[in-house]
Amino acid sequence: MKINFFKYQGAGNDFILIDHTTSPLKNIDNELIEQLCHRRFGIGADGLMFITRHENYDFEMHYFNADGKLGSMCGNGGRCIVAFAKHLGIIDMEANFLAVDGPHYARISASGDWVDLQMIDVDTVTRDADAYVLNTGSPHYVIQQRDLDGFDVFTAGKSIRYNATYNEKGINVNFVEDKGDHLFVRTYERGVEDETYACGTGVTAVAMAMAKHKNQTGHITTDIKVLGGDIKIEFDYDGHKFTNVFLCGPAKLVFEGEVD
Ligand SMILES: N[C@H](CCC[C@H](N)C(=O)O)C(=O)O
Repeated sequence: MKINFFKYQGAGNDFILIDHTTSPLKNIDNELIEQLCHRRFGIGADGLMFITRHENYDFEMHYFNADGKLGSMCGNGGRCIVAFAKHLGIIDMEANFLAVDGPHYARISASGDWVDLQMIDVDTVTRDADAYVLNTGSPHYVIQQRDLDGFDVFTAGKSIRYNATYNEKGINVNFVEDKGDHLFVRTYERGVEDETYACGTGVTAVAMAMAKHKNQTGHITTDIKVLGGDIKIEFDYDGHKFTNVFLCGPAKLVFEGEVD
């Protein structure tokens, strides 16, 4: 069985994309997805997505984590699938698509490799000691960390993700260092069970948590640096609810291929 795939990356968060209407992969095989995402035995990726057609939207996004299991919302994946939909000719410069957390609007830059993706509104942010916990389509834990460059994100992130509070459902763990004109963020991702180069729902959660932490309100733009590049987050915050949330960043086709 030959599977035609496209490899995309958004700030180093990398994905295998498959057009499910033309793919022979009709029944979802979670073990096969895990194998395709494996960096030594497969193509290698943080996740895999299927694009399918939808009656009421431009398309539907189906996201699986590298462990082969269905994931919650993936922000960088969402930006990459918009670029993929344009590549397939399904959309032009804008998209309205359906994902696991509901409908999303997105727009593509004139250059074609920068996507602004609207994310869900958020009105619930809780505390876990010094950390902020919120759901931006996926569940996130946000904690400030000094000297983040040399910090052991894998060990610290993993111990939080598997502690008594989060063990069962899992959580994505984001460490943030305020650098003044930008935030530096590193993330341990559930479902990948490793640090990734970027996490879109994660940096969205970080920007919100930091706005709340600093008591900022109004229209807020946050520049964020992650291991794989630069991302910008925009939203309105009235002190209770985050609305008009946009995750803006690169989404690039790396290569196209076929696997047996
Ligand atoms: N990398 C993704 C997050 C994937 C979510 C996944 N790790 C889960 O919690 O199911 C992003 O850019 O938002």
